This record gives sequence, C-alpha cells and structure tokens, in this order.
Amino acid sequence: MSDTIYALSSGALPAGVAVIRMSGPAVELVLNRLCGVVPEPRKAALKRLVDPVSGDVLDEALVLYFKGPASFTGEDVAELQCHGGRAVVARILDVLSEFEGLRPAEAGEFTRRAFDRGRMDLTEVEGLSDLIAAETEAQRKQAFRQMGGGLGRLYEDWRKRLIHMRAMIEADFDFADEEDVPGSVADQVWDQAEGLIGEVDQHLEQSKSGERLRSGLQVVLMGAPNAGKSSLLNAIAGRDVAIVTEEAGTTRDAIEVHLDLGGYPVTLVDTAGLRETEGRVEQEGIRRAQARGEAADLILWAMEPGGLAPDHSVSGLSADVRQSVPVWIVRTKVDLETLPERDSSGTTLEIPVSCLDKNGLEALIDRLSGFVGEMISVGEAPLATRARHRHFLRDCRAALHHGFTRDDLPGELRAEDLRSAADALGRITGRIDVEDLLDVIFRDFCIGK
Ligand SMILES: Nc1nc2c(c(=O)[nH]1)N(C=O)[C@@H](CNc1ccc(C(=O)N[C@@H](CCC(=O)O)C(=O)O)cc1)CN2
Ligand SMILES: Nc1nc2c(ncn2[C@@H]2O[C@H](COP(=O)(O)OP(=O)(O)OP(=O)(O)O)[C@@H](O)[C@H]2O)c(=O)[nH]1
Repeated sequence: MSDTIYALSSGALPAGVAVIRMSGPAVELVLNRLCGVVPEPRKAALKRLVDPVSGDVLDEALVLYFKGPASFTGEDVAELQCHGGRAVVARILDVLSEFEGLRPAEAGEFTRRAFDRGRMDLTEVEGLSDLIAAETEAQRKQAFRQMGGGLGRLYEDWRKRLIHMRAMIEADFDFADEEDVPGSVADQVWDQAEGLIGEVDQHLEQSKSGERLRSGLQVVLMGAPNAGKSSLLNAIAGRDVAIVTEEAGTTRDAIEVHLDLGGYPVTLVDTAGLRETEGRVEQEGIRRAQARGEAADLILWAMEPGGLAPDHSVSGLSADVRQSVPVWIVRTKVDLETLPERDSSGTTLEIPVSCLDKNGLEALIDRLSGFVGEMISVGEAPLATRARHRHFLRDCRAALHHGFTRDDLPGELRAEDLRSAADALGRITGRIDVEDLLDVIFRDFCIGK
C-alpha cells in the first residue's frame, strides 16, 4: 500500500488562503481525526481543525474531500483550505507529519500518481507543468491545450495507424507468397507509411514554433563597453534592471529580463561589453557574452556614435555568430547626433534609439514584436513543445523511412520498422517504457503539484 502524501499546494506565505493537499489511503482517517467527520465528497465543508493529540483548535478551514478514483490523483484526496498565515500552515503540516503513514510529498508527486494510475499521459503531464510555468497568454494557451490531451491524441492516432498497418502486413504473410506484387496489401501499407512520413515532417517543421513558444526567444544585447546596452535593456523593460554607469565595463555577468511581447515570451539578455581586457572577471564576462550570442535567436548590436560595428576584428562578434544569428544594429544615444535615416542604397540599416528622450524606442519594440510573431507562428494544430518530443519523432520518422525505402528487405523486417516507429510515439506519450525519463520530467514540478 502506498504512503499518504501531503504538501502545501498553494504559493508563498503569508497569503489570504493556503491549500494543503493530501492523497492516499490514510486520507479518510486523517479527516476523521482532524475535523471529526469525512465531509461529503466534492462538497466544501467549513470545519474546525483540531489537533487530535493536544485538543488544540488549529484553524477554521474549508475542507474538501474527493473519494478515489474520482480525484486528481485517482486516490482518496483531501484539501484543507485554511488561513494563509505562516504559523497556521506550519502547525497544520506539523500535526499531519505525526500521523502514521503520512509523509511530505516530493515535487510533482501528486501528478506522478495521476500518471501512474493512467489518468494522464506524459504529454498531458508536461502540459500541466508548462501551464504552471506559463508567463504569457500564448504560452498559457499552448500549455492548456497540451494538458487537455491535444498533442497526446495526435501521437496516439498515429501510433494506432502504425499498429494497424503492421497488422495488415502480418496478416498478409499468411496468405500471399513472398513476391511483392503491385497493388498488394504491402504496397498499400507502404503508401500509407509514406503519407505518414509527410505528416510527421510537417509536424516537426511547425513544431519549431511550439518549442520557441514554450521556452521563449532569446534576444541578446551586445556591443562595445559603454555603447548603451544596459540603458537599452532598462528602457525596453520599462524598469531599472541593469546597472548603468559612465564607466566602461560595468556589466559583467549576463542579466536577463522576461518580456511579454503581444503574448509571446522573450528573454532579453544584457551582456558584458566586448573589448580586449586584462581583467579576469571582465574576460569571463566577455566569454559569457559570446556564448549567449551564439545561443541567441536575435542579437541587438548596440553602437554609439563613432562606436564599433559587429564585424570589428577585435571587439566584434565571432564569425560563427555572425553567420548563424540575425544581427540588428541599434544606433544608441542618437540624441547626441543627427543620423541619416537611410544609407546610400536607400535601405534602413540601423535602428536609431535614444534612451535619454526615448526617441525610436517604440519603433524598436514594434520591430521586435514583429520578429517574434514571425518566429513563433502557432495555428490551431497541436505542436511538439520539447526536445524530447522532437527526439522521438525523429526516431519514428527514421524507422518509417527505413521500412519505406528498403523494399529489398524481407517483409518481416520491414514490418518490424513499423513497430519501432509506433514505439517511438509511445515513448512520447509514456505508454511505452519511459521509466528512465520520469524523474527528469517530474523534477521540474513544484512541491504540492
Ligand atoms: N482546489 C483545487 N483547485 C484546483 C485543483 C486542485 O487539485 N484543487 N487542480 C489540480 O490540478 C486543478 C483542477 N483540476 C482537477 C482535475 C481533476 C479533478 C477531479 O476530481 N477529477 C475527477 C472527477 C472529475 C469530475 O467530477 O468531473 C476525475 O477525473 O475522476 C479535480 C481537479 C486546478 N484547480
Ligand atoms: N546621451 C545619452 N547617453 C546615454 C544613452 N544611453 C546610455 N547613455 C549613457 O552611456 C553610458 C553607458 O551606458 P550603459 O547603458 O551603462 O552602457 P553599457 O553598454 O551597458 O556599458 P557596459 O556595461 O560597460 O558594457 C552611461 O553614462 C549612460 O548614461 C542615450 O540614449 N543618450
């Protein structure tokens, strides 16, 4: 029999109300001892909570009981919705810890129980985790849909089709001889497999947006020392996040702010100014700046009047970065000079901004929003949202492709490819052999979820 787990499921204290949740076989006993009755399932009941040992009244709380299996975890579950004071919660948790068979829940353990009882598949679990982490509206929508099973159903549908295809081929072995005749069952099946490869490819392509939406785009501010990077970060964020001084080399470690651009998440990163330096701390800062640049989706290169361009040989971006990451040149401190709006060819090369009088700031933010909207274009179809999904989708595709192209191999071997492809999808939803993945997935959860 499993332990009964308990945890504070609501947020930081003090708070108006705190929710203490428990799940497991001892729940009814605990309720009986704490509030004298087990309330009717799914009906909130206002009860005095009493310490069964000392007889002390602990609090007056709303108590909710869910009789398993009709609960979040599938086990008996109870919630004590008590006053959100630190001492109130501490005392109740302390009293719970004294019960035989009760122990504090580990991160994600309530959800883990729901998964173990087959109430959620892994994509739904991940969706729930993403929902709690969501910071913008578009992230919330994507996570909510995934939590509701949108993505899992797509993979389950593909998996069923693959299992059916394999069954067709295997049934055919019993009748036909090995000759592969045009129009045969095998031919029809491999036609369907080809169609599915196309669907997987399209899904993988569209899912770049799903992953970007989940993790947010990285926009990295780079440039020479004193170019105005930290001022720009503060101006875009609308608050003082980074330290601004007239001293070159102020920013050492990368500083991040999370922005919500029209519902899309962006992490804006301020980095150390690039220059030759003897200072060890500053050197490390510069190394980190280049590393952040390499991982960026977009670099904003801050360039003050008379400042250095990104292709400067000593204090510029590495050739690797310049090739793989789009770079926008932001002309900073334009209050100090008047700039020609266009170069000789007539294109606008530089984005002029002043953090002093805020000129150009809105135009820069609008351009950023447009860029982000293009990079993250999500429609109605459910998208993969994690490297884990992409990994197994590629396995699935590779197996399908192998079976489809190797018509020189015996039918049994090609049928085996259909099985591998189906299994790869089963690993995404957690229907197949994922024990080794679970700890990693649940580790990211909060306690009490
Ligand atoms: N107070 C409270 N609020 C909460 C949760 C919770 O656990 N407690 N949730 C936790 O994440 C979310 C709601 N999710 C839930 C999902 C399933 C069930 C549940 O009891 N399911 C049963 C009965 C379904 C029904 O009657 O329709 C079942 O699926 O069998 C409860 C909450 C968000 N708000
Ligand atoms: N006139 C004017 N001065 C600015 C503007 N933006 C920044 N400055 C000044 O330029 C100096 C350097 O600004 P920072 O934002 O610290 O520059 P940084 O690029 O982050 O510098 P490091 O952290 O040293 O790499 C400060 O004295 C700012 O007040 C601007 O738009 N106009």
